[in-house]
Amino acid sequence: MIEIKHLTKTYGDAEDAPRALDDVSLEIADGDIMGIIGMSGAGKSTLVRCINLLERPTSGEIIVDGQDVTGLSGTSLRSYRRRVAMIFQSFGLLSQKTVLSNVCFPFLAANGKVTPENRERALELLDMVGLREKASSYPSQLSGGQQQRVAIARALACDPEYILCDEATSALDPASTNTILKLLRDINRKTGVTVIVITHSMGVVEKICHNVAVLEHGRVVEQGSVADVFANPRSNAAQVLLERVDWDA
Ligand SMILES: Nc1ncnc2c1ncn2[C@@H]1O[C@H](COP(=O)(O)OP(=O)(O)OP(=O)(O)O)[C@@H](O)[C@H]1O
Repeated sequence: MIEIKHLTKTYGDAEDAPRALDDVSLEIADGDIMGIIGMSGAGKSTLVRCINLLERPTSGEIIVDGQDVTGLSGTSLRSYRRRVAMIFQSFGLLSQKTVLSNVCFPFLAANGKVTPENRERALELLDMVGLREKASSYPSQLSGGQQQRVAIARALACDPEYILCDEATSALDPASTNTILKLLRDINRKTGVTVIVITHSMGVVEKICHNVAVLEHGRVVEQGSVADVFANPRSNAAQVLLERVDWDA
């Protein structure tokens, strides 16, 4: 379980620097698919970068399975990062490496080598995302949706407990978006991995998330089950994102 307590992040040291995150508190239960939604600049990417410690919070705590991870460094930081895989909008594949080498990359990064068992596991993961036959292809030979499926296979290589998806489907057409969302939902059901979906699309939240938190100007303005928030959006941000505002008013 991830408990985020009173998290604040300001960029820079100026006393009047705006807060990208302002007293954010959230709980993400094991096995959940949690959506974090907000408009541009709301603080979604900052939150994700704080969760995987690419950014250090200015104050507050991120407690993972009872342990405050905000001060981790060295080997404990590296092993924490292996528990938390990332999927990005831009896929982040290595263009000079084959699909199989990309999926094997986390093994190489962790152990300095890729064993035959690692290669077998990578092929199983490519099977899971329906791309085993593309193992010898290069990323440029794949569609965007296929590249994102490879990125998902790579993310799973370390058997993560959490997958953070930062606008993972924003660059994809509707059909590829659905394929990726279904894949993430199936992986969540099969493996129990917790999925955190950062998006500005209520459609994405509606399709796969169980719970959702709405961010606005760095603050959580609403959170709850997707069914409740969709049925009765209370915050202005949720109403705008759900297009329930009257533009002529
Ligand atoms: N490295 C940085 N240095 C200074 N300010 C930053 C930095 N990164 C983000 N910010 C600011 O923090 C605020 C939140 O940005 P963030 O990227 O987290 O929002 P977001 O919700 O992910 O937006 P988008 O959907 O457009 O990606 C914004 O005001 C942004 O300008």
